[in-house]
Amino acid sequence: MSTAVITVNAGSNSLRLDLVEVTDGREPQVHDSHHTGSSPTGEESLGAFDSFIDRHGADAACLGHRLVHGGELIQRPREVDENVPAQLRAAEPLAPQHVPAARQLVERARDAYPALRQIVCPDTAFHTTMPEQARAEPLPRRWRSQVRRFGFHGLSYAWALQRAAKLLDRPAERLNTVIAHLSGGCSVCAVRDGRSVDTTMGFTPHGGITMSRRSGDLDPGTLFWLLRNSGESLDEVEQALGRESGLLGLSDGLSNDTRDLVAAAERGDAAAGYAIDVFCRRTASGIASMATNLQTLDALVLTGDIGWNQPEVRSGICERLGLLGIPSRLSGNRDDDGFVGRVDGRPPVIVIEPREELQMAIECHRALVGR
Ligand SMILES: Nc1ncnc2c1ncn2[C@@H]1O[C@H](COP(=O)(O)OP(=O)(O)O)[C@@H](O)[C@H]1O
Ligand SMILES: CC(=O)OP(=O)(O)O
Ligand SMILES: [Mg+2]
Repeated sequence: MSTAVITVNAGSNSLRLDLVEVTDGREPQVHDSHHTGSSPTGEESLGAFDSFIDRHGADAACLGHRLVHGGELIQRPREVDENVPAQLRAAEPLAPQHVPAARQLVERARDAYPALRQIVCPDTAFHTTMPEQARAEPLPRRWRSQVRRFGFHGLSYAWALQRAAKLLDRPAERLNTVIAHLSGGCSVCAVRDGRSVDTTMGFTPHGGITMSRRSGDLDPGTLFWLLRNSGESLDEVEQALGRESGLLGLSDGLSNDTRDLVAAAERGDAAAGYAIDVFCRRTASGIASMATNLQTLDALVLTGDIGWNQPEVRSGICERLGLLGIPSRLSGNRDDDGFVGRVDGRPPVIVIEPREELQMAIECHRALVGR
């Protein structure tokens, strides 16, 4: 049984479109891809979206959308019906850089191609296995039912987990691992017996470890201080923490991309070196904190664009994790998923290429065939 899926990944800075074929018992195959380097609802991306569907819509069983935040209402892959747009609207305030774009694309496809089925695949679904204590924020009861930890990057984690299980030759259900997804957005997840039990990014995509443009966790007093004393409005503060912080802010505006920062640091640029250092330190701290959820660590798994293709950052992270037994001498980039650090008797370090589109297509296939 085989299903062709057009996958749509509306990121904060780009739109990725892929045509993926999923066949039972085989690796999913990508037949066509298009990646825009601009806003997913800008003119370029919308044009690319329409022409991709024009080209492939007739062959595809459905459109599969990555949904960064499903809120309380969408917690597993779900076929778009007349209720879904309103449910997406309800989730928008929880991820305003991501969900509005996904909703606009869902509505655009519904209006232009009413016969094409659509499925939204929430990133938050992977974390519905987190225990109540990991979901809780230490707040008064009146807020706790709404302000709780959801977790993100679930499509990436689900893919990386299956790949790591194959490489370790163990069933995923028996794996105890920490996975770091390091890309535009960054987070770390603790996986016990193949299930998410904790993660660093909780209520919204602003939280957790330092990201390419987002600050990640701050002392909450920082927000009050900024709002009272910075002279900037709430919207300006939100914009600065969401788009001008992280690697970009730490490098004084030089770049949000570790490839530029590593090159600049090698040329002696102090701000670039400093940004990379803070990033590695915060990521290592997130990994160590997630490891407290586990009794044993079968592997440290690194994924996302940075985890996959930035060896200097991988080394900067792993050299801080000696206490967990993580090897500090790592090999460079690989062409395929596999080991970059392996010392007998210690948890190996594995890199996995991020393939959210393949995971999305697999989830759509399962939803359509009723599994
Ligand atoms: N080493 C790297 N390789 C690729 N992208 C990187 C790297 N370091 C930082 N980035 C940033 O990550 C972003 C890609 O992450 P992604 O989450 O896919 O983007 P989006 O926010 O559009 O979803 C790019 O905008 C890029 O600037
Ligand atoms: C949730 C999140 O951070 O997503 P992205 O990495 O696509 O920005
Ligand atoms: Mg992304």
